Amino acid sequence: MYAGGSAGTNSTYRANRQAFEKYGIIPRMLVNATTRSLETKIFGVTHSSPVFIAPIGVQAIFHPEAEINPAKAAKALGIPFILSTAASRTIEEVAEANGDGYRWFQLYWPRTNDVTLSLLKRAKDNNYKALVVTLDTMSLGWRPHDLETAYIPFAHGWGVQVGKSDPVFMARYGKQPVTDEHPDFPYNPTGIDKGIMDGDLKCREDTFFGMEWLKEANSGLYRDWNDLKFLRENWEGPLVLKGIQSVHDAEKALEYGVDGIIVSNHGGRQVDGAIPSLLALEMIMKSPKIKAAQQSEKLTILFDSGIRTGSDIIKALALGAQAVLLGRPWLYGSIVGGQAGVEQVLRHTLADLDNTLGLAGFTNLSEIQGKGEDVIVKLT
Ligand SMILES: Cc1cc2nc3c(=O)[nH]c(=O)nc-3n(C[C@H](O)[C@H](O)[C@H](O)COP(=O)(O)O)c2cc1C
Repeated sequence: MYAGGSAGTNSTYRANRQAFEKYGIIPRMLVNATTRSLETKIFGVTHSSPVFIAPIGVQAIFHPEAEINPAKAAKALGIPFILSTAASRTIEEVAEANGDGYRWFQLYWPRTNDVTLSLLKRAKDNNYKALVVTLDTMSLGWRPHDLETAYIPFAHGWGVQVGKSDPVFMARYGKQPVTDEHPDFPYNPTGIDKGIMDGDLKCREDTFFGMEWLKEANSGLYRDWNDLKFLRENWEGPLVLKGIQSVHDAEKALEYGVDGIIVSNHGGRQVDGAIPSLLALEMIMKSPKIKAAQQSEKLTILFDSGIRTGSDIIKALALGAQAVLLGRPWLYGSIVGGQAGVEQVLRHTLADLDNTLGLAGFTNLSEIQGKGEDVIVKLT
């Protein structure tokens, strides 16, 4: 439920999928597509495909090996991996599992600058090459599935391991236990959870129930564009904003000097009724400023929310994305089959992409990326 559920009536989740069905690929015949390449260059690094592993937190609730599964699978298949701040393993453990694989770190921006700086340092020291700042999750979305079951994994002590293992955090709050066996832990089926179920807004906004250490370990504050300067000044590598859904914000991102954006609505888990992510991509790519910035390599554009098949990837690329993040599909692979399950989902996705690309008469991604109506058409 926690993985599959989205905000509200799942309307945005469904819209994400339906948006792909509103486009059709136009296949070309008598093209020799025997030799094909899925190679993709992002921030100067060439990858064997345009697929990244999306950051997904709290994986210990799904599989005992948690984030280790996708980290190892990513390394085995040469796929870039993005680690969430809401992970249930530490930055260091996951880096070790990912070895000399290629990885990024996704930041849920802590409340204080010293903890933030410490996370950035740990990410850099452990070879996470880019920083992805997720902007759409300053509190959790209104998710009826989780409200009905009164389920917030963080309130059980899961998904706060990156924060809790931080030396600056530890110096301030002391070592905190990994599970909900803490004597002060607020989890109580008839108390706090009832507050959540009753829609107690104070309780939801203050997700961590007044426990300062828990808030610091993993909790967002509303920020503004000027706050980004702090990250820009303190992170040398590429800075990428995740959760962009409007032309306005994409152009602002450019103005504030970020290197990339991920057009995403968090798989429909945050704003119920938000527009499908593919439509957001289409709107953003109509901006001449964004298009020019992409062409001059000033701004890199990635996409997620709803990617399930090879043809979905072709459509997102044709609309202007340079790479995509795969989310729930690999998580389901991990739940069912651990590392092997993640690998199988990734292999199938790439094989489907490669096969569909060839059958549609293309040999490499430069023939489709940003090519719009040469490749796809909107169905009426
Ligand atoms: C269970 C779950 C946990 C997630 N956790 C995070 C997270 O910690 N950080 C983040 O930036 N995005 C998180 N996401 C969003 C994904 O990165 C991605 O945007 C989303 O899964 C895309 O939608 P799709 O999986 O339906 O294609 C999470 C998504 C799911 C399903």
